[in-house]
Amino acid sequence: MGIKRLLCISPGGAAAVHARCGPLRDWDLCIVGTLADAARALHQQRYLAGLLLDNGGGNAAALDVFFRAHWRTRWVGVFEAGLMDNACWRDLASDHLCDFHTWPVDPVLLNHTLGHVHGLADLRERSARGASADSAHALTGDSPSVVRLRAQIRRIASVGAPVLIWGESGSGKEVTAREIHDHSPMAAGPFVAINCGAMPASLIQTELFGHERGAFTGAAKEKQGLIESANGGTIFLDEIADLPKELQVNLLRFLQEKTIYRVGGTRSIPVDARVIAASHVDLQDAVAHGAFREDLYYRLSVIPINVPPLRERADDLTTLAEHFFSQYCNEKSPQLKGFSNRALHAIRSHDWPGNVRELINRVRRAMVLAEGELITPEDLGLNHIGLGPVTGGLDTSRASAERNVICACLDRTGRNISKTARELGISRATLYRLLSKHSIGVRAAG
Ligand SMILES: Nc1ncnc2c1ncn2[C@@H]1O[C@H](COP(=O)(O)OP(=O)(O)OP(=O)(O)O)[C@@H](O)[C@H]1O
Repeated sequence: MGIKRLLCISPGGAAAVHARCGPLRDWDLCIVGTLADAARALHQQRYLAGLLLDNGGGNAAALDVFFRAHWRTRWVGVFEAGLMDNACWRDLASDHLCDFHTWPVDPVLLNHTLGHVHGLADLRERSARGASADSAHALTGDSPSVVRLRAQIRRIASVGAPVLIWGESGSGKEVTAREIHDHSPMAAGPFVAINCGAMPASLIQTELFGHERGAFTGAAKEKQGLIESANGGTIFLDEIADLPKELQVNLLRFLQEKTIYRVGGTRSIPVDARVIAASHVDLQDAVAHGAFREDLYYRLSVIPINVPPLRERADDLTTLAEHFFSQYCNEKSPQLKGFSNRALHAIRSHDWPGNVRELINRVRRAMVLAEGELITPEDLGLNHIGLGPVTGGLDTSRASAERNVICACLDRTGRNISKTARELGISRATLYRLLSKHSIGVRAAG
């Protein structure tokens, strides 16, 4: 295992770390005494995990600001036991920490927690970045169904048989096909994706199979078709149910004989390409209704794969949202740091009928629209979510609406008290009273 770097914020310096936490031998430690030094260290070096040792003199508001700015690092805290009786510190811990211990700390348990947090952070980061240069196309996620899907992909990648991928629109069928290609012996060859539904019927035959010179008026030159251009690689036929029936027979011939005929041609051209087809409609239904050839269906579905809809991968939502946040970070304003807890809650509560594509669109839109430091449910267009059924009468609903409006405004203003009070049209004193009433933690000065 490589070096595990740990940033340790200890107001008592290195001596306090060694005296109170025991040996942290597994770690390449950087010990700093103040949040300003910690920020400098994080500016120079990426730390997956951080440890905050609070000796009772910490400022929750300053820590809140610091953690918001450095949310990519996963934090563990050690506090005085009584601190969690205070709502501000409870909010701070639940908003920003992966785990916390109380003094006196058990060094074995602390090492165990740090190892766990670092390991998970490493996994998340690798998964979020796709762990490779082609992360933009990688199948991100670690929910049980995606782990299963990935294992299935690895198993079938080495077999040359046709694959039929079924899944709702935007769920990741093309990403799955690419992963199969990338792990197959044909990985060095081309991956040619064709959307059968997007091509005009009049063009689809020449696009797929090419044509010889003089095949029809205007065919001044011979043209290689897309299937031919996939020679040595993989051909991905998306929305296969939309392939006109008269062309289904040509595709069947290609699958059986591994050769094609260009339009207007008489010579058979050998093409060595793996075929992966995908559909969001049930092809067996299409067969039953006579819209799809049964023999072609059986040829294509030698290995069937199912890509689960996003709503069945709840565990992936946060990972995917953060993955797309990183992927499109050049489109955001510099002050935007990530997602508010309310936004993550809204993401987890939405049904995602448009699947991953909808998530990408909402995250990108939010990154452009967000005015504060954190993305809000409003930025995502998911502000209707989380209100839930009215359960506690008018007073409870009013209080909950009041809390939601204040939280949204705090997110927008980067938790700045003066700005928030101004936007809400109330005095700072009233805002402080409401913050305390709703147990909302923020920095004290603004
Ligand atoms: N697990 C995933 N990790 C990262 N990105 C993903 C994942 N699943 C889907 N995407 C992204 O979501 C978008 C839609 O995915 P994809 O095109 O593979 O869906 P599809 O099921 O083929 O959609 P359609 O049925 O509309 O053709 C793409 O931008 C893709 O990169």
